[in-house]
Amino acid sequence: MTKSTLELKDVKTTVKTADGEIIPILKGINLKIKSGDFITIIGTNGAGKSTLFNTIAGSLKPDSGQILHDGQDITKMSEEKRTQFIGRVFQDPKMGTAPRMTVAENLLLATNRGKKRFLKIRKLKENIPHFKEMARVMNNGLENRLNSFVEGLSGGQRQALSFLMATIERPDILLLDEHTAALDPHTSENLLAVTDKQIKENKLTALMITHHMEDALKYGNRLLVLKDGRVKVDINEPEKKKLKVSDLYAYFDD
Ligand SMILES: Nc1ncnc2c1ncn2[C@@H]1O[C@H](COP(=O)(O)OP(=O)(O)OP(=O)(O)O)[C@@H](O)[C@H]1O
Repeated sequence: MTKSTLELKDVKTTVKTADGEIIPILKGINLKIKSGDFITIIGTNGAGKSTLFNTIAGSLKPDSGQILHDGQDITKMSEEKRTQFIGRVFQDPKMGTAPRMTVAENLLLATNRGKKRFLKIRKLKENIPHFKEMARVMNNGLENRLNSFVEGLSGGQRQALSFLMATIERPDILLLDEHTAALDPHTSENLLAVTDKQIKENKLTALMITHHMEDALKYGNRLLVLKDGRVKVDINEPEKKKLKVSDLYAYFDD
C-alpha cells in the first residue's frame, strides 16, 4: 500500500473577522495525499481552498482534527518549521520573494530552507552556474536576470522565481495557490507547462488550486472539488480522464 505523505483527519478551521466574529470555514476535511500525487483543486469563491492551504502550511491552526506528515502529527507544528518540507507559491507575484535582493540572492536564501540562512558572497558566486541552469528551465529569460533586483522582473519571471524557490530543496509537499492567475494567458501557459514538467521529472507531490476548469482536467492525477468547507468530490486518475469541462461545472451547481 502506498504511504500517505500528508493526511488530514476531520480538520476543522475557523477564522476570526475584524469585528471578532468566529466563522467556520473548513468543516471536517478528510484527505490522504499519496507520495507523487498531483492534485488539482477547484471550488467556488469562499469554498475554503486557500484556508485549506493555510491550514496545511501552518499559517492557520485547525480548531480540531489532525494533520499527519509521514505519519507524524504536525497539527501544532509552527509554520516556519513546516517550511522544511512544504513549498508554497502564491497568486500574488509580490509574495514569496525579497524585492530588494537579486534573483541569485533570493535563490541562495531559498536553499537550506527552514535552517539558519546566511548570504555569503563566495557561496553566491559558486552557485551562479547552477542557478543559471535552473533558471533556464523556466523558459522565460530568467537566467539572464540573475543579478537583477527582483522588483524589476516581469510578473511571469517573478512567479517563475517563486516556483524555483519553493522547489529548490525538493519539498515533500508543494502548494500552488492559483500561481498563474495574475499572468497573461501565454505566460500562464508557459509556467503551467514548466510546473507540470518539474512535478513529473522530480516526482513531486503537489496540490494546485485553479479556477480554470481546463487546467484542472489537463494537469494532475487527481481532482478535488471543495464546497462549503468540505471535500465534495475526490476523483482519481482513470475517472478524471473521462471527465469533460461541462461535468466539472455540474459539480458547482448542486
Ligand atoms: N482572515 C479572515 N477573516 C475573515 N474571513 C476570512 C478570513 N480568511 C478567510 N475568510 C473567509 O473564509 C472564506 C473562505 O476563504 P478562502 O480564501 O479559503 O476561500 P477560497 O475557496 O480560497 O476562495 P477564492 O476562490 O475566492 O480564493 C471566505 O468567505 C473568506 O472571506
